[in-house]
Formats: sequence, C-alpha cells, structure tokens
Amino acid sequence: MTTPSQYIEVAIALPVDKTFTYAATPPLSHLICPGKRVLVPFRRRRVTGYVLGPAPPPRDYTAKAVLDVPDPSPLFPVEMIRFFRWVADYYLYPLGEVIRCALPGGLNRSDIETLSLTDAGRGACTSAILTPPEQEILRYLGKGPCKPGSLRRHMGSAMPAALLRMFERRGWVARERIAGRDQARQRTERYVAPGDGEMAGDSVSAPRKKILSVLRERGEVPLRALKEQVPTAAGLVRAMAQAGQVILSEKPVYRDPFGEPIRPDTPPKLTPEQAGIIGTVLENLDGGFSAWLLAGVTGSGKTEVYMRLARAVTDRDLPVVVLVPEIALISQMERRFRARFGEQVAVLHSGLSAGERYDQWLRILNGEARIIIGARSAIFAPCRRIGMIIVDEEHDTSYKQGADLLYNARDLAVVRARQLGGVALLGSATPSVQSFYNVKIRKFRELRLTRRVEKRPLPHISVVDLRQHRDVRGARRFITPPLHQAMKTALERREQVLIFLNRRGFASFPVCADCGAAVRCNHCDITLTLHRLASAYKCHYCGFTRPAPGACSACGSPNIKLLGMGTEKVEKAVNALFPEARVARMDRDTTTRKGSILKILKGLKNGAIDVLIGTQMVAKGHDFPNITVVGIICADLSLSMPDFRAGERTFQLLAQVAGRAGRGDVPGQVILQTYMPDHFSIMAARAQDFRAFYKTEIGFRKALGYPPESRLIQIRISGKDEEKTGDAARTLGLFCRDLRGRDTVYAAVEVLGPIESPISRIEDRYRWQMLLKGRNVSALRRFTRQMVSENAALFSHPKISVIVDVDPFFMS
Ligand SMILES: Nc1ncnc2c1ncn2[C@@H]1O[C@H](COP(=O)(O)OP(=O)(O)OP(=O)(O)O)[C@@H](O)[C@H]1O
Ligand SMILES: [Zn+2]
Repeated sequence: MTTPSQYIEVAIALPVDKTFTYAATPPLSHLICPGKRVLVPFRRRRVTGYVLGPAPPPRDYTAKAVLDVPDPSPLFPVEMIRFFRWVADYYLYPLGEVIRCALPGGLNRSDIETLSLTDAGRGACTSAILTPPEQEILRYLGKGPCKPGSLRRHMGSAMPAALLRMFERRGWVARERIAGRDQARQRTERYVAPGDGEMAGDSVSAPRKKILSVLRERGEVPLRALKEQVPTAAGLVRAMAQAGQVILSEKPVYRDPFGEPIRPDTPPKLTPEQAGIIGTVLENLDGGFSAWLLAGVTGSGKTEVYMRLARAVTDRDLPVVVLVPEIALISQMERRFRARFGEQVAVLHSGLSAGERYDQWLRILNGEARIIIGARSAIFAPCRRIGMIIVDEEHDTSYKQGADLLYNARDLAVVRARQLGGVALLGSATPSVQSFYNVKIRKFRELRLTRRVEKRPLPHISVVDLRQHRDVRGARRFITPPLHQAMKTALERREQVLIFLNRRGFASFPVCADCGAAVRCNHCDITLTLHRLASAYKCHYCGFTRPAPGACSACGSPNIKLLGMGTEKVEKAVNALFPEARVARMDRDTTTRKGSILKILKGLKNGAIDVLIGTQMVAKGHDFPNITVVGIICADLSLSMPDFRAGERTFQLLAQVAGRAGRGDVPGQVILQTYMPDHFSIMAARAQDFRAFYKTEIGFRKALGYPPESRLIQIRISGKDEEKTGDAARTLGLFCRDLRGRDTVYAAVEVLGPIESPISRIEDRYRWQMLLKGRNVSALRRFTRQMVSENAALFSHPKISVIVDVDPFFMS
C-alpha cells in the first residue's frame, strides 16, 4: 500500500473462521503493508494478525486501531495470499492459523534473539553502584552475546524480567537477531588458476613447473589438490601469484551431510528415456500450468531428470521447489543439487534450528535462492512466482501433515503450480493410486522410465513362504535358509546386505505364559513392545514404559513369553548367524540423537557396515551401490492394518525396499519372506509392477466407493471421559444423518459411523471416528462446514476434541 489505506483486512492467528477489519492510524499506518504481522486488540486480548490488504470502511461498527507493527519487512509475498485462502477453504481451517502454520517457527521465539552488552553497559560495570544480581547479569553478558534463555537459566530465580528490561531501556543491553547462520555448512576453500604472467625460462624451479603443468592441464584446481602433488604448494603459489603466474581465489564449498566437500558434478550423458522425457516437458514449459506423473522404476535416474528440468526453469529466471519426504533424503537431494547448482540452493526442513530456518526463509523471500529443497512445509516457500514444483517419492505418506493444519503437500503442489501457471512434476517408482488415477482421468500426464541407468537389471526377487518354516525355532525362523545363503554369499564377496522389518523393538507381543494376558499399556488400548537393550516394555503410541522382565499384571506370574518380533530380535539373530559381520540397526530407537541417521548412512557408504537392519527408514530413496542383497523378514505386517490403503502401502514399501538392491555393477537379489505369497500386493511387489497392482486395487476401491473414486472427510472425536466422548460422537452422528435429509445435494453425502477407532484409547483419551464420503467435493465440504457451524459448542468444547481431517491418511 503506497498510500496508507485507512482500513486493513487482518487474518488472526486464532481459531476464528473469518477475517477482521482494523484501522491503520498514524504513525503506524506508514509501516503497514500486506505480508506483515500486526498486533491488534481482539476480544479484550492482544493478538497477532497478518495483514492481507486494504479493506472497505466497516459500515456498522467502528474498527479498532492496530497497536503495533513488529516486522520491518513483509514475511510473505502478497502473491501467496491467494494460496493461503485456498488452503484455508479446502482444509476448513482458519486463514490466520494457516498463515501461522506456513511461516517458519522462530519468528516468535526468543532463541533467534541475542542479548549483548553495549559500551554503555560495559562502562556501567565499573562506574555504577549495582546489586549482586545486576552485577551478575552484566558479568555474564560481558563474556559475549547470549540467548535470552541461557541468561535466564544462568540467573535462575534471581532474575526478574523487569531487571533486564530496565537495562535495555538504559541502553546497557542490546537485543538483536544474529543473522548469517544459514551458511552453517559452508566453508571457503582456496583455488588456484593459471595466470597470464610470463614463465621466466630456466629460472623456474621444478616444483613451480610442476604446478604450472597441472594448471595447464586441469585449469582451476583447489589448492588442496595441488598440495597432494607438491607439498610446499601453499607457499609457492603465493609468490607465483605476485609474479602473475597464477591467480588465487576463495570460493564457498558446501559440505555434504557426511562432512565431505561437494564438488561441482559433470552431468552424465542422458539415457534415451531420460532425454525423451525431458524433451516432452520442455516443450510444455512455457505453456502455463501442467501436471505430470513421472513413473520411473527404482534406480532409473529420476533425480537427473529433475535437475535438467530445474536448470531449464532457472534459466528462465524462475525458482524451482523440490519436495522430498524425509530429512535423510533431503540431505541426499541437497548434495546432488548443490553439486549442480551451488549457492542457488536453499533448504527448508525441521532439522534446521529456528534461526537457520528463518534465515533460509529470508533468502527465498529476497529471491536469493533459485532452488528450494525441503520437506512438506517447503510447499509454503515464500516465492512470488514458481516455475516448477517437483515432488519426489510422491506416494510417501509423510507429505501429509499429522497435526494442526492437516494438509497434503503433494496435493498442494498441484494447486500452487496451477495458481502460478507453473509445472507440477510428481515422481515415484511406486506412484500412489490417487496419482495414477489422475493420469487415467487425464488430470496428469504420464512420463515413464522403464529401465535402470547403465543397463542395470532390476533386482531379482524370490519369495519364501514362511508357512513352511513355522516349526523352526531360533534365529532360523526369521532368517530362513534361502535368506541365510544369500547373505552368506554376499558377505563373502564383501558386498552389503539390507534387512527390512517394519517393526522396532524385540518382541511386539509379550504375553503371560500362565494366564495368557498380554502385557498392555496403562494408557492406550494396545500391547507393549519389549525393548531388550533398554530393558523395558514400551508403548509405541504414548511412550509409556514399564521395566522388564517384570511380572504379569493380571496373575503376577514372572513367566512372560516374548511373541512377535521386531528389529532388535532380528539383529540378535543376524549376530548369532554371522558373528564376524559388522551389523548396524536403523530404526526410531537408534536414531533419536541428532545426526545419528547420517552416521549410519555414512557407515554404509564407506563400507564400515556389512549388514544394516531397519524399519521403513531404510526403504526409501537411498542409493548405495554395494548393497546386493535385500532381505524382507516378514512382508505382511502392514497388510493387516485396519486401513483401506493397507495394500497400497505394503506394495509401495516392498517395491521400494527391493529397489535398494543392485544399484551398482553387481545385480541385486531380494529374498521376500511372507505368510501370504498369493496376496496381490505381494505378487505385484515381486514383479515390481505398480500397474498390475493398480489394476486390482482400483477394482476394490471402486466397489467400495473409496478414494480415488470418492473423497473422504474424517471427523475424529476424543476425550478423557469415556461416556461423554461416546455421547458426543453419537450426537454428531445423529446430527449428520439429520442434515442429509435437509438438502438433496447433502443426501449424496454418506455418513459412516461414528464408531470407536481401531485403537480405542491412546494416552488416556477415548477415540471415536466418523467418515463423511462423497463424490461431490464441494457438497462434502459444504456439508462439513455446516456441521461445524451448527455444533459450535462441541467444536470448541474444553474437554472433548473434534478434529476435521480432509483427505485423511491414517485411519486408525
Ligand atoms: N544418464 C545417466 N547415466 C549414468 N548414470 C546416471 C544417469 N542418470 C542417473 N544416473 C545415476 O544413477 C543412479 C540412480 O539414479 P537416481 O538415484 O536418480 O534413481 P531414482 O530413479 O531416483 O531411484 P529411486 O526411485 O530408487 O530413488 C545415481 O547414482 C545417478 O547418479
Ligand atoms: Zn500407551
């Protein structure tokens, strides 16, 4: 707003479903513009709101005035408001809350602030008469700037906040943000390039000649590389630079997550399939919005396709957003993109500190980054324009946010690309049923990579029927003879083995041998899992822990039988069968510490690990050429989940984990152990053929009217009082049935339930759910909106929580 408007539209970061008009009065009116936060009075409180734009003067009330404008510049570009409004409308979520969820954490937190002592403050230490706590604050800050939190912790109860504020007012202490941490992984490295100075004939010493010949041959090289050939190079090049024989420079080097510098890469020669795909997309690049599904088998070089297309987009001066499912994979993607695009890359994910994330945000907002790589939240990257949004591993469930704003970043990628006239490119070896359906109904266009690069074959998958090994005891029960043999051969050839079981812990089903009672969680309706290393039974839902071995809580017997398996038990079995092998385990128990995932991946990369055992964490996207054998301990675990997508998840997981084998020169082999060798999900995974899977699966979905044939909205009701929670669910159910009768459009909305959730209690909260199902999305949303507005008391109930999940992903 160049001419300050008198009234502005403000979205408030509170669960209210509309926007509000406030008055922008001098002197603040000059500071106000869309994208900034404002502090406004709201129902006798002061709350943060986001400025959306000018508003017409309100007719029937007097608008209250804005109290403060904390931001010197906007936090998001005005172009994003349209996107925010779409998200709020689609996910039935308040606009102000959408914006709050979209912005990086750290805006409102003190840990991006620092306190430091000013010169006046230093003077005060010696001149003023101070109380002991005052002296202590100044002494502590005198050691250097610190975060407010650490000062608070240091002072404990001795520090009233008022004291610090007084120091700030007196100008003794300054509060500021420290910037520049986004380059945390960046160092500089010295480079040497040939100069045009004359070579002074015979007077040039042998080492100088050697340096010059290396430079003539290779052009610019890092000084480090020269030192390998001429140990005294560091001193020599300085003198040579003065003589104009060489040119010295410093360049930023990015380190990959393994701590190694990332060197610029040379793009490989494209395979004919890759080239074909890139050509097709390029032809459509300037034609406005288009959406593509890149279905490419594991190891077919999808990332290379992404990078070539990204180059074409950045050449047109437009940014590219690359979404990747998990932090470990982001670093892999980041490494490859940095090798190609260097400093143009910015990353956004939850592994960054609040301050780092904020710094990256600003780089993107200021247009300094052209390639934005991140987890799902990066779909909210503050770009004015976007040329292309790439969603890698588009089938991955982690694109669905599980709390607060329950968005799906994969779906939003298509929405945002459409709004901005860009390209949405979704890639996977195991596309989701939803996306392939979108190909079938021509919402997406399909691109195929049917072969691995370098003519590498897809791994060979053999199925082992576990029913034939039922009576075997001990380690052999999980590591059947065919798997044992394959592992043995691989280890003898110094190749690596990956073992997959999608359940952590040692025994997932401990039961009393005397009375048969299962060891259960005190707070959830679920059995506990024994974790041997931690000597404890743990609940995988709420974290409740009981010491092990312990006694049966029903009959007191100490005889607990450890049924059910987990990665810990598999690890023990592998150690027993291969005592020489270096075995590592990767699951949530071994990766709680920051950096531990990368440490394991590094061990795999440099050959310090022979066998890696893990949960789905090992299944995704990793590219380790020396893994030749993949063992799947029990393929069926995820099939029994009470969820209509159980078959789809199982197929994807198995085909993905199988795809980790044989990515180098040696062909891969997969041993898939299962109790259900004839299940179509398992047969399709064995054939690594998602089209075969889709054909059968879509038949079921159609017959049952489940997505993608219809849309779902799930209503989840929970509370600590068993009876009241059930009552609330039933009341809402009756309301919905009544609402169906009010309107012919509503009649097409199906109401399923309410029923108790498959896990009926988690963390002492009783859980119910109801599904609204329909083909007409807008009717479905209108129905839900009306349900929410006519049950306002229930939706804001202090003791019962009711959550609306549009396009739910987790049905338990
Ligand atoms: N044209 C090419 N020529 C040679 N090597 C290539 C080519 N394209 C990609 N590669 C290499 O092939 C390997 C596999 O590629 P990439 O990881 O991109 O496969 P992907 O399709 O993403 O696999 P997945 O779906 O299993 O993650 C990588 O090491 C990559 O550098
Ligand atoms: Zn629990």
